[in-house]
Amino acid sequence: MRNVLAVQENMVTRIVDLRSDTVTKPTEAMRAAMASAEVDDDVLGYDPTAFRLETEMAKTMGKDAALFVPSGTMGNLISVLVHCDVRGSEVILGDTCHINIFENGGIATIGGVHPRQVKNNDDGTMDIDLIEAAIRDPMGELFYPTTKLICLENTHANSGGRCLSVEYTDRVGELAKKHGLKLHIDGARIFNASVALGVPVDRLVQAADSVSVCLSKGIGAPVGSVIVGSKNFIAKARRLRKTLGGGMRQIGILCAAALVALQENVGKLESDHKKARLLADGLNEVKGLRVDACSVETNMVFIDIEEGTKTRAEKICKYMEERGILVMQESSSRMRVVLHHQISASDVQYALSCFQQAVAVKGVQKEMGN
Ligand SMILES: Cc1ncc(COP(=O)(O)O)c(C=O)c1O
Ligand SMILES: C[C@@H](O)[C@H](N)C(=O)O
Repeated sequence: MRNVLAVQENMVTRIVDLRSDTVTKPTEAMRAAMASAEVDDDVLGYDPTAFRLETEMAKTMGKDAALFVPSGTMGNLISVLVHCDVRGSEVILGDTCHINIFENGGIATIGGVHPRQVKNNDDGTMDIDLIEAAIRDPMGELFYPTTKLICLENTHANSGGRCLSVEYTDRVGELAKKHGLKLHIDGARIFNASVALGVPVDRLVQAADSVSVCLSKGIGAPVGSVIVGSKNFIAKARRLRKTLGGGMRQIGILCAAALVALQENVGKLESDHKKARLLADGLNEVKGLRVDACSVETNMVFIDIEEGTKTRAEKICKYMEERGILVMQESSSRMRVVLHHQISASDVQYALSCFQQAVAVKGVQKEMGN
């Protein structure tokens, strides 16, 4: 994992951090709001600023209640564990979704919940018929875990930030209801999906029983997520948050920044998407690199090194890092960049020129047809 300190050691003054949209720094307005936030003990009662954020988020997402949690990982864990409240429950989820890949298997190790993986398509969806086929037959209860929950992820990070349509989400919701199941959406970047699709966020998640929304991603808050759902769901979630050590005291300091972020940054997401498309189009002009431009729907760009190009992702990432540009390496032949509100159009042009140089370095070009 590249870090800013390593870049600074190279005496690079300009840092363009494209590793993730989690890297944004709080703005001056966020810092001012943090410094002056009205706070109280959120475990013994309600922190007033946390209450304001939770009230605003419940309304925005079209749900009855909301709860601030320290991270998206905890938001997903709590949501799954509230729905799957009996050990040996099973959740149907995508094989490349974040809950399945990047959350340490917490639903199983902590909650005793069995993950039932269904193949994610390139667009982040799971075939509806495969979801239905994965639902356990209650008649087989002697052998099978009990299916309780279906999880979707919108946007889908490992598909490159692809958006799940409202029509698809509604169909999965209908399927869940038909089988007496609940639907959770990992909505770490749900605002990106809403903006890209032009669908109001409350409509996009209407079919879901719960949603985990990251404030710390494209929205640009320094910390935190919010889970939304019914009053009964959130009451159970609040208790589980405490069990997991997520009940924090004067969290208004963090929630104040999130309130500013919601005001300042939702409107900037379309610009993040435009910068991603600009970068993707520019990268496709670089001999040796390839981007599936159709898959760039929001703020993420996966960059593949073309067959025959004599370099590897770690070499390109190192070359970029030496010039102050931080890129996430996904594999020996794949890199990821994520745009956010603290990346400017000139940063995009600078990154493009450095990618061009990285691959144009002598001997790196394809052996044939240089
Ligand atoms: C799709 C998705 N869900 C959940 C998370 C987890 O969020 P956090 O890093 O705040 O735990 C992430 C990562 O940032 C993510 O990309
Ligand atoms: C790396 C992953 O956990 C994080 N959610 C990101 O997209 O940056």
